[in-house]
Amino acid sequence: MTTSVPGADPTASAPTSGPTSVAAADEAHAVAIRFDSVRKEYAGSVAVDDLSLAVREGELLVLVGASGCGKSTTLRMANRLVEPTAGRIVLGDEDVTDVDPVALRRRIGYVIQNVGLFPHRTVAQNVATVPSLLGWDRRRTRDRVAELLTLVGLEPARYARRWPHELSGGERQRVGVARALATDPPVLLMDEPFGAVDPVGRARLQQEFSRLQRDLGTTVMMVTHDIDEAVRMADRVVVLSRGARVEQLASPLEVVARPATGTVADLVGRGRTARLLALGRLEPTDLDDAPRGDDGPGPGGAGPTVRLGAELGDVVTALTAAVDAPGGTSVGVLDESGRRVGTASAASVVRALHRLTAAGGGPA
Ligand SMILES: Nc1ncnc2c1ncn2[C@@H]1O[C@H](COP(=O)(O)OP(=O)(O)OP(=O)(O)O)[C@@H](O)[C@H]1O
Repeated sequence: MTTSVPGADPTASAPTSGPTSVAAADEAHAVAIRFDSVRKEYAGSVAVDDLSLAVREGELLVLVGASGCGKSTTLRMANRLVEPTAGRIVLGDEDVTDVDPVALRRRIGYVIQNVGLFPHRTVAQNVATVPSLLGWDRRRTRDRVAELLTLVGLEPARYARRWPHELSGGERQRVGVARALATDPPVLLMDEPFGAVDPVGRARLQQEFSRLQRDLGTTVMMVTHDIDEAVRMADRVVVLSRGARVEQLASPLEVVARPATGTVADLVGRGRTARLLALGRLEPTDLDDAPRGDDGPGPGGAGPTVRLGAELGDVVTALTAAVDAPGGTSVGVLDESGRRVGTASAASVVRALHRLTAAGGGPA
């Protein structure tokens, strides 16, 4: 049984529903990890109540929620750093409780805040941790280490022989990611991976990591308490409340545009419009008018232009630039082939925001 909640995803049990048959609900996507009615109690207190969740193969799924809501516990149950009190966690087609925990952790990468690099091992030795445990020969290990350091943006010749204390926080975090990817694990768990990095370095790491993840096709389950980080990086966001209760599981745009519950609305709350401008895109129905010759903004006309599908934030920037140009309350809009298809004004942006936030409207 699944109760219909605006913006809810069928791969999670909705807040008002009972346990959902997750396997049946996510037929369209291959599932990498599945939590089936999972519960974790600590000495009588419930950290995770009854979690059902399917992480799709190749996606970057971000768990976000208030402190203490059970995010880390959920993550740590996937690699058996924490054992569930009840329920099942299935990796591929194996129940994780049937897999030896040490073997399991070699199959699942794990990155935490402050990384936990071994201080008395060089960068190269840190990255080579699991390959060494697996008995890879020296040449294979050395080649892989060089490949991984390059992948995370650390030139091997400069970094391989350094010690962890000779690195910046961001560089250490990159080594942590390289170490976790060493054996190309199908699944990577990340707990506040960029939490200790300064805001500028953090934004760059987020961007680079998202690109890396897409290129490698690794399934990633990541925990953060930062909603901006969540919506910037995720393919899908899971908003959790106390007891790891799923408030909403949906695309970043969906979560920001149409919060399913009050808890999600509170989390998205301040700065929601800015987030919508970053995530929403200009569509034909937002435009002011149909094509009207070469007299208006656009090629052959005065003033800046934007493309259909542009980020709404970029439309606002173009409108701001147009203010002082002749007839400057709108900008020309071009399609993919550069043909002008109409104009956009501030009213277009407002229309787009209405479209995105209207119940049931807009792209998911
Ligand atoms: N080892 C433990 N023993 C007892 N209680 C624990 C233990 N680990 C976590 N808890 C409790 O379980 C609940 C969930 O903790 P968890 O660390 O999973 O939350 P979180 O959402 O990751 O929080 P944060 O964002 O602050 O890291 C909290 O109430 C916490 O106090």
